[in-house]
Amino acid sequence: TTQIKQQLDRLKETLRQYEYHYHVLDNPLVPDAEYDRLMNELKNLEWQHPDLITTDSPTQRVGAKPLDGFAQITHEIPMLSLDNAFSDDDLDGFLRRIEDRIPVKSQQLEFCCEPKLDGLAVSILYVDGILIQAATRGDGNTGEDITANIRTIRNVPLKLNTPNPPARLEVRGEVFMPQQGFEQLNERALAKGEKTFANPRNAAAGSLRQLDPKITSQRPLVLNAYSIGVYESDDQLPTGHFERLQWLKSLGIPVNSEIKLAQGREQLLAFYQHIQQKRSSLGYDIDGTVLKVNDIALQEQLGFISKAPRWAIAYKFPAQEEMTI
Ligand SMILES: NC(=O)n1nc(-c2ccco2)nc1N
Repeated sequence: TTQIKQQLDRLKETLRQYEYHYHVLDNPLVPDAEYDRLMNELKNLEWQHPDLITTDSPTQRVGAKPLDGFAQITHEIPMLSLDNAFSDDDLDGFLRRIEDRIPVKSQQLEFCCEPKLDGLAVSILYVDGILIQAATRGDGNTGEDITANIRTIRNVPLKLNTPNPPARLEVRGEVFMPQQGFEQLNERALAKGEKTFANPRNAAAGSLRQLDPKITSQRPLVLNAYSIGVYESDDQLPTGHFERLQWLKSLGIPVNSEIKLAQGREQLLAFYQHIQQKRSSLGYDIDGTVLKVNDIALQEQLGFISKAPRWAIAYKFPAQEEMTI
């Protein structure tokens, strides 16, 4: 059966490359029909040789049976919330607090600037490059085991795109539902007399809390990674947060394309205004920006204020009048 194993490995690797180019690089290698054809070829071959099916196969996204409940998972590193800024003065206070603690003028400081995605924070653990477990943020220390549901999200890789993966890598990010998918979901729910969701964030949360992964699998969820938790490897990580996110992307982890490096107060404000102007055309909900000191060593020197990091601030937009549906 080494012949069959080689054929299976080739099919799985090809499908993984197609998924990486489509979902992470936003640059499909083949038309959807070709992807579907190859996926069916793999499904048929695995059907003939069920003993050769591996958990990291692209066919293994949707779990068989619904769960009775969610197990609890304790985060090895707490998942903390962010301190908020609502004005330029608040931002200046954030910059001043940084300058009070490290001998660097904020004008010289590099920041990793990110849109603040309005979804659900999750943690995904890869062991030797294989997706092993996933959890919600929960209260920051313990969350719910949503591994089966996370596996159904099409842009979440089941296997990292590298020949030598880290022993352990915990990816942290936001799972959200794009606006178009949210509207279509509510239309279908209305047509079927089912309950509708008030907003995409609630829809994402409800979809991740489904006990039946087959239902989650039909929901248009998207992951965007924004930080690394546990990391164990012979190789060192890059020393900058932005560079770490680009490294995650090279491993097949989706990272938001609006993320930029900026230096000093003016460039931070320019990023905030740039994203605010783009907000209505992004196609997914955001509620501000997240501005992080880029240098990891400086982040560690700055540490956290009780729950929130001293090295990051969520600069939020003014509340939008909520659409009443
Ligand atoms: N929600 C969101 O988009 N976040 N949240 C963080 C975060 C939370 C704690 C550290 O970083 N970063 C981004 N882009």
